[in-house]
Amino acid sequence: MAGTDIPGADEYDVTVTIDETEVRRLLGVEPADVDSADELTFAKNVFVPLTTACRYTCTYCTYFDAPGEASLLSPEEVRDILRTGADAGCTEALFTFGDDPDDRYARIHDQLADWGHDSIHTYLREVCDIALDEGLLPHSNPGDQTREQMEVVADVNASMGVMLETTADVDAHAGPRVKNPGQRLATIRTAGELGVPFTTGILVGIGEDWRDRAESLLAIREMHERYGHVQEVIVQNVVPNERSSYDRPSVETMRRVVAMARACLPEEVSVQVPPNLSPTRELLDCGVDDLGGVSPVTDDHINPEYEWPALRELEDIADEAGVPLRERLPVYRRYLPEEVGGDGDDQWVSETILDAIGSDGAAGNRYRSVLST
Ligand SMILES: O=c1nc2n(C[C@H](O)[C@H](O)[C@H](O)CO)c3cc(O)ccc3cc-2c(=O)[nH]1
Ligand SMILES: C[C@H]1O[C@@H](n2cnc3c(N)ncnc32)[C@H](O)[C@@H]1O
Ligand code: MET
Ligand code: SF4
Repeated sequence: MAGTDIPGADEYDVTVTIDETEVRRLLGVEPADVDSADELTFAKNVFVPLTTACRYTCTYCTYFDAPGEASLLSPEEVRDILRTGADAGCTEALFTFGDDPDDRYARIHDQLADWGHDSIHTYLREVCDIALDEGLLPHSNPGDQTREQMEVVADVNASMGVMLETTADVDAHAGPRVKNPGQRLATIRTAGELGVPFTTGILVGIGEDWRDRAESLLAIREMHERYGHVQEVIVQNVVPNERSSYDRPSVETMRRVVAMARACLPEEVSVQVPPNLSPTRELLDCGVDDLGGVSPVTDDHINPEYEWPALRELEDIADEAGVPLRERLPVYRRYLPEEVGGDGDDQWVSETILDAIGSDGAAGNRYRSVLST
């Protein structure tokens, strides 16, 4: 079957060839069919919600605010948050915020103009520089990006991300301004073309069916086969919040989807579940090997009702699974050269990021000590 079945694929000129035999194989995968990981990794991050303005209105999301309510964190506010994170030993500055926030929100546009910017991306570049200056490696997920937008920020990020969510046409993305699977795949493809180490994933329980899950994972795999840039795939279960009442997928469902992800993706691509949202302990034997970014200092601003577990709890989780817990950077080792402690061959990250990791002083020492464990 051709990828033209994916909504928006034609419009964004994305070709994904979904192999029917592979779909069927994945639909038959059981947790017992996959191996458990031999370690569990996580990153320590500080979450910087640059703005709650967003061009979309996903029905599962409690993050976005209406025009009029949303504003932009100032460079000073951003620096304060980052400093708290650096002081707490974080290595990652997570910039995740509404998709194209300057699109419909006059106030965001005005704030950007006041600070000398004509787009959110040039502002994002400025705050990524602040993060590097404060001793943190940026990982930005600004939602969908054009090639021009991503080019503005690629060299000041250690890695970037966007959730595919799903290749299906679901009601959760219905309405006048919606996420479009073709556009999201185009964003993932752009990252590959630009050589940006990338995080993506699927959101489970938003109206997609089993076949959609298999197709979504296969589409991600195809992008990775083409470019080699997918470092991890998040298998995230939807959670209810004050705005929406989506049912959490059952533990049994999550066990099967995680196993399906593991059986679909090549070994080097990590399978991540968020420990604040998922029934993590019950997923560990289904191939999970990463717990994502966990923050000792900030909330998960996207799902603020769900607190981050403490480091102690992550250790318990790993103990229970009988595997070591290892801290990692926001960029995986295989994308970093040996000279800074990675095990990669090709040049993936920019000189700016390499210089930060290789630098003298507290931040560089901290990055290299994380890399060497
Ligand atoms: O705290 C969160 N971190 C989220 N992260 C952060 C992620 O756990 C880490 O930043 C990466 O593992 C890199 O270390 C995302 C990153 C992406 O690139 C794409 C999606 C997400 C989703 C979340 C999320 O919902 N909450
Ligand atoms: C950053 C990511 O957070 C996820 N996201 C947004 N809202 C929810 C929710 N209610 N439950 C779980 N994940 C959610 C989306 O997958 C988005 O891409
Ligand atoms: N708005 C972006 C997206 O949905 C970033 C994460 S959600 C706050 O992809
Ligand atoms: S999930 Fe992201 S894109 Fe969707 S409404 Fe929330 S902030 Fe916007």
